Amino acid sequence: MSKKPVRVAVTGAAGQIGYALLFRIASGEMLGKDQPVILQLLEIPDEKAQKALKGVIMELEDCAFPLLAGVIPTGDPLVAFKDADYALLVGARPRGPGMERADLLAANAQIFTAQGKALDQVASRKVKVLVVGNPANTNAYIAMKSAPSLPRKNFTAMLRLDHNRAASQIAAKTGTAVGDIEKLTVWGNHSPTMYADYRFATVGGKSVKDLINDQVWNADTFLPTVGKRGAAIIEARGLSSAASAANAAIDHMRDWALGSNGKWVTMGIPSDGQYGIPKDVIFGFPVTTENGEYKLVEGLEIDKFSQERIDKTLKELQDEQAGVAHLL
Ligand SMILES: NC(=O)C1=CN([C@@H]2O[C@H](COP(=O)(O)OP(=O)(O)OC[C@H]3O[C@@H](n4cnc5c(N)ncnc54)[C@H](O)[C@@H]3O)[C@@H](O)[C@H]2O)C=CC1
Ligand SMILES: O=C([O-])CC(=O)C(=O)O
Repeated sequence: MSKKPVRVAVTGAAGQIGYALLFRIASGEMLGKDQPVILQLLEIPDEKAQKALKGVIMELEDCAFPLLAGVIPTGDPLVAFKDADYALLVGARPRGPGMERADLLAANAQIFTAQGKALDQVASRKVKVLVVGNPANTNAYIAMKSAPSLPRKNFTAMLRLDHNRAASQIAAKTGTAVGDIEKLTVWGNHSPTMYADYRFATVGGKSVKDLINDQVWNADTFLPTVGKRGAAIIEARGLSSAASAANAAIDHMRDWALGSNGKWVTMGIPSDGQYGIPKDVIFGFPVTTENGEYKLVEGLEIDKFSQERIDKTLKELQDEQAGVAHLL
């Protein structure tokens, strides 16, 4: 017997990430090839955005996806999040050349307060929320704080693009296949302060750190390349990453929903105090996922270099939190 459809809310559905994301969700790449979905698509209640959304829906219809059990376009968060099982909060203003993601804080904080409240009111109590819109960690924090009746653990931010970028750089450096890299993680904020950490990583069972054996490359090439990749893409494309961001969102949600089979993945999750990160800070951590739950990988040794990096990205997150405290 076929499964009951689940409700997937996507905000910013007519934007560039939305365009790279919806078709993959509807084809079953996110929740499985046997899981029907109802897409609940939020765009700003503006004529141009709603018209663009209609166009995207026409294309969804023209794909004749067997798993697409319904599409609900709306300009109202209370409609978009009604009984939502999954919510991908993509809609926000993206940055342009010369801006840092933190510059978007004020512009986007109000969106995530309103959407957190709407999720609180109408979403499934089990809703899995992924915040993609930047600054993603702090926006997830705002949404979580605005939704006090939902479990904190339901709110996550996207660090998976950073994780995937790091894996790709390591595969190129070591001449190995990206799919063979395991136990990689990215600590902290989705910003240039993030700390992509390959000290525990393996490829084909061998230590990545030993294979690379070059701390200067780590500090001076690898970390800046991964940390500034988003800016490099804006510089090259004139627009921020969209297909790779949508791909990372699919990876994040798929692993959360269907399990990572023991593999480490990186998710931005609310801290419970592990690794000295204060409670509630939405921080990139290594996790494994199983049965719809994520579990933090605990007990990893943090050396001096790593601690300095973690302190730096934590400080940035705490400064961002202080900047939005008056809104919460
Ligand atoms: N966490 C990550 O790794 C990444 C995050 N991003 C972020 O994702 C966000 C979206 O990027 P793009 O799709 O490229 O931008 P875009 O500008 O192409 O699309 C954003 C869409 O959101 C809509 N929107 C704005 N406010 C909204 C609201 N309150 N409710 C519903 N929809 C709303 C806009 O009308 C627009 O259609 C940006 O904040 C960007 O910085 C982008 C890449 C990676
Ligand atoms: O850099 C940006 O503004 C978009 C983004 O978050 C990324 O590509 O990592």
